[in-house]
Amino acid sequence: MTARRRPRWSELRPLLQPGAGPLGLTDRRLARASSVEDLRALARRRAPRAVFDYTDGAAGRELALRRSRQAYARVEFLPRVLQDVSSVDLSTTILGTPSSAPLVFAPTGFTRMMHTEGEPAVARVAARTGLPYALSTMGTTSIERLAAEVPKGRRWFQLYLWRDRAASRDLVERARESGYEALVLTVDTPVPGPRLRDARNGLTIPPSLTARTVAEAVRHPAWWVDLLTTEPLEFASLHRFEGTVAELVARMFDPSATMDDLAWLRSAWPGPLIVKGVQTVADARAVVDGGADAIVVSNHGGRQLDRAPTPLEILPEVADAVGDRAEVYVDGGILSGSDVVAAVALGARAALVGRAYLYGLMAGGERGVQRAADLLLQEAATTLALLGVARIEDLGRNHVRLRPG
Ligand SMILES: Cc1cc2nc3c(=O)[nH]c(=O)nc-3n(C[C@H](O)[C@H](O)[C@H](O)COP(=O)(O)O)c2cc1C
Ligand SMILES: CCCCC(=O)C(=O)O
Repeated sequence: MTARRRPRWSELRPLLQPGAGPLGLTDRRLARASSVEDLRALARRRAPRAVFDYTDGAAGRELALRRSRQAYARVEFLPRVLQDVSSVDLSTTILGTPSSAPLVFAPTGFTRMMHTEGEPAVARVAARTGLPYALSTMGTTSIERLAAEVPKGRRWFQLYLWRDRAASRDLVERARESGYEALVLTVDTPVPGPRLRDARNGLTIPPSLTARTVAEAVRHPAWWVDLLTTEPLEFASLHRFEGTVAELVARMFDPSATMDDLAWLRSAWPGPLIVKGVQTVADARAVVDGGADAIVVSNHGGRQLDRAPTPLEILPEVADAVGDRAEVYVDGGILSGSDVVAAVALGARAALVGRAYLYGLMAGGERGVQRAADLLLQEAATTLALLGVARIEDLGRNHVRLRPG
């Protein structure tokens, strides 16, 4: 006779979570979401304020984030008619490898704080959908575990340079051993950006038990049940940490990094190297000279330097300057498939999205991420058809014009 196994808390999660599981409420809500903004509204209801604000928020007065979004509103499409768009093809190549669309899931820190399904859920959706996914140094699933849980698909690893270079070297080595395809070096975070919402909310990693968080628990039971029935947060790279995000960055990240570190990384990493956080033409040239195979024109979703350049606005110049030597990607403020099409028309080989999939994750775990991906891809396909372009590879600057700012 086999001993009766006691159920693990995590197995009870579907029963305890209002919305998920038997009632299928989450599924119905997700299906009714007709845009990423709808997913954001669901996320706001489900997640405690500090977690939602960490995700949704940006630095300072959030001017850079607002401008990054508004830039997409300035893009006007110039459709051609009678072009046979009976079938529309979003497929392209990214780093020379086929991708189902010009879209990448950006690296995001502490993803299991948004929903305990976390990084593996996002990576599974990316693999199923045929898109690359970048695990962050600040991810809450280890390099090895993600590779084991989601062996299929394109996995990239995003590196922050630690003060402790030996530890950074170790991360690079682990990513290589676990079969990660590309390394993404993020260069826009020498010091913590001033995230005012986090300071006001008293956000700590992991969230600590205070009068305020207990009050939030009562108002957001699904999120707390989720958190309490899962394993403790694990870090892609850190073993233990408790404190604010700003403290973590100040303590661990190396503000003295230079182009020499890029040269070091270029020699240490044999695969494709992507530099993320490039914000001027001069830097685009410098990092491509330094060996980058691709760059992400990015202001970190407005989360670092407020008043940073607006990625979509500098994209055409950067693509003109280095596009023949490196792939140029863009991110920041992309919330729809139509935004993705605008980015490609203005010179991006691919667009990265962060919050768009995190809103889905917060709203409903893996199914929410899938809903976000489906929405983005459907919207991109519809936009392309209405533009009279059957293949995204044929999209160009002749299909857009910019309204005055
Ligand atoms: C919650 C959150 C966490 C992030 N963490 C990281 C990170 O660990 N490493 C990194 O390079 N970028 C990080 N980013 C920036 C994203 O990779 C990406 O540049 C940004 O989200 C793009 O803007 P969008 O959210 O408007 O799509 C983070 C963004 C968010 C929203
Ligand atoms: C700043 C380091 C934490 C993760 C991150 O990059 C972000 O919150 O934007």
